[in-house]
Amino acid sequence: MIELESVSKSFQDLEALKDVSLSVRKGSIYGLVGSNGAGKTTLLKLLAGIYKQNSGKLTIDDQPVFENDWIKSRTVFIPDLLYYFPNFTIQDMAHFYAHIYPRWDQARFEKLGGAFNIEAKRRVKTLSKGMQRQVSFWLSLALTPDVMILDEPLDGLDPVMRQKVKNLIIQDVAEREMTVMLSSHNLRDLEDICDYIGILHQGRMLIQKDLDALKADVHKIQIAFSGETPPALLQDMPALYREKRGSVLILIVRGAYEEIMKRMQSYHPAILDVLPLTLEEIFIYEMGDHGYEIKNILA
Ligand SMILES: Nc1ncnc2c1ncn2[C@@H]1O[C@H](COP(=O)(O)OP(=O)(O)OP(=O)(O)O)[C@@H](O)[C@H]1O
Repeated sequence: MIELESVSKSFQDLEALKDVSLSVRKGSIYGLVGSNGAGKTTLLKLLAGIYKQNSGKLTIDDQPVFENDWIKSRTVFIPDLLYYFPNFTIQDMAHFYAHIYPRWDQARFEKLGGAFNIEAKRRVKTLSKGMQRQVSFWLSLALTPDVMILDEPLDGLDPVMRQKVKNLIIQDVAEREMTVMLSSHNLRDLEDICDYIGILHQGRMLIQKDLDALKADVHKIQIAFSGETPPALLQDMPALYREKRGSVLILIVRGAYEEIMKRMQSYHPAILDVLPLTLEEIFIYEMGDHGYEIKNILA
């Protein structure tokens, strides 16, 4: 379990993180989204024990993170800029990690080789950017971490490999209850793997949501009547967003599906459709509700 309570971090007079609180349940995936300079890397480096917060509390499994060897032995951080030793082959890196990490699993490393399809005797620095990122996952997953902290993890991977890496992460989350915190600029990348999403903006957490609850809770409704739209409907159904396209009224509303359908049908519409919302749409409406334009924040 990852917990942050009112965490702030400054660099000289620049406040990179301001009063951020969040918690990530064991065995779940938290996606951190935000524009350049929002504070994502700073937050991830705090979690990796690279930086120390100026104030607030930051724990993994109830233990303070900074300079904690026990947490370090169970945590993997893949930064956005990868570092490998000059001239080291993948095999050399594997030997290096096997000596440092008590949880290195050689059999797992060899098995994972099949998923990545890169020869272990190749020198890492001679591999392409995307291949080097694949190697970072190959080595990291062989460490059988309890916690994975990933900064822009899918950057540089081709679409097939993106999916493969997502699947490998999900498998470890499901089978071993690994906890993952990752960052991205792209909500769509996170949509199919995250349990929670948090949006950071200028060092502050603007909004965080449990995705299952969110998806179950927000609906897009298309409704049309043979005559006028009953005025009572609009009062009855407070909408996050409302638009009229010809005779069709589009409403984004919060609430349980059955309840919404029941209330809508009581007005006897000629057409009634409930459409699925993408994560991006949900956040556009949610953030609009908070007075923010998402395109200004995730641009
Ligand atoms: N070591 C540092 N020294 C001084 N300022 C820093 C340092 N690291 C980060 N910052 C500043 O803190 C702020 C947040 O940076 P951070 O790297 O956390 O953002 P980010 O959300 O990861 O951005 P990006 O999407 O561009 O990677 C920025 O203004 C950045 O310049």
